[in-house]
Amino acid sequence: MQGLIQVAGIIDQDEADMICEEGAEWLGFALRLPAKNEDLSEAEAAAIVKAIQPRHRGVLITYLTEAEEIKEFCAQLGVTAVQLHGDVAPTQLRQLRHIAPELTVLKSLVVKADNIDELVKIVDESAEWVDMYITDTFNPATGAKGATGLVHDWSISAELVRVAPKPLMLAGGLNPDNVAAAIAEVRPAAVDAHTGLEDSHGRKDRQKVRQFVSAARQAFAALTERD
Ligand SMILES: O=C(O)c1ccccc1N[C@@H]1O[C@H](COP(=O)(O)O)[C@@H](O)[C@H]1O
Repeated sequence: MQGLIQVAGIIDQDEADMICEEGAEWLGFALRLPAKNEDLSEAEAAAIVKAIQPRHRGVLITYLTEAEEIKEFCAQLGVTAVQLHGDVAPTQLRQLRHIAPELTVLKSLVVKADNIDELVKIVDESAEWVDMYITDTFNPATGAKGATGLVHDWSISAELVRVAPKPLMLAGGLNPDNVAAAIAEVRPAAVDAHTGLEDSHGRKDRQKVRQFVSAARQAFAALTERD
């Protein structure tokens, strides 16, 4: 999973095709969210996932917290990876691994100003049943935990990369202009962006996706050269 690029918040087939053409590997579909209008229907997401070619992968981004429901929804959509943004209990993560061992599970770590100890505890309690972590930014003004367009203190994500026994995807306010610096500082296995790749109409902009993928690829390559 080293050097992986995800683009989240897929809206329709054209956008999915464009993102694959520009070289991002994983496409994130945000569904069953508590307080956000969804970008597309579940049936539309399933149809796009079905058309994704094997080099790429559809990922469900959701706030669901119950293992059975997560498994069923992933099967309905046809995805083999899920990004869990809710407060999922370790018992549910264990149960999910038990009932859906084929599913790649990403657990979000929502970074606030002063919660590194809490995040390390979540890692300690969940690592056995998680394949990858994703750090994202909390917005104290709205309470939002994802797609905030805000960066967080990258030194916190860098510390989580050091302590977590599983790979980490960095997200939160990434865009073509800051992704290289973010990769150099945090040394994540993967990066993910949503709002930083949008145009003024809320659709992903091809040039921004292209520049983001290019900058991220170069920064990941530089990490390998330095090692
Ligand atoms: O993508 C969404 O719509 C979404 C909704 C709810 C929770 C998480 C969501 N996406 C994740 O948020 C990160 C960061 O977004 P941004 O780049 O700061 O806009 C995004 O990468 C998704 O993984």
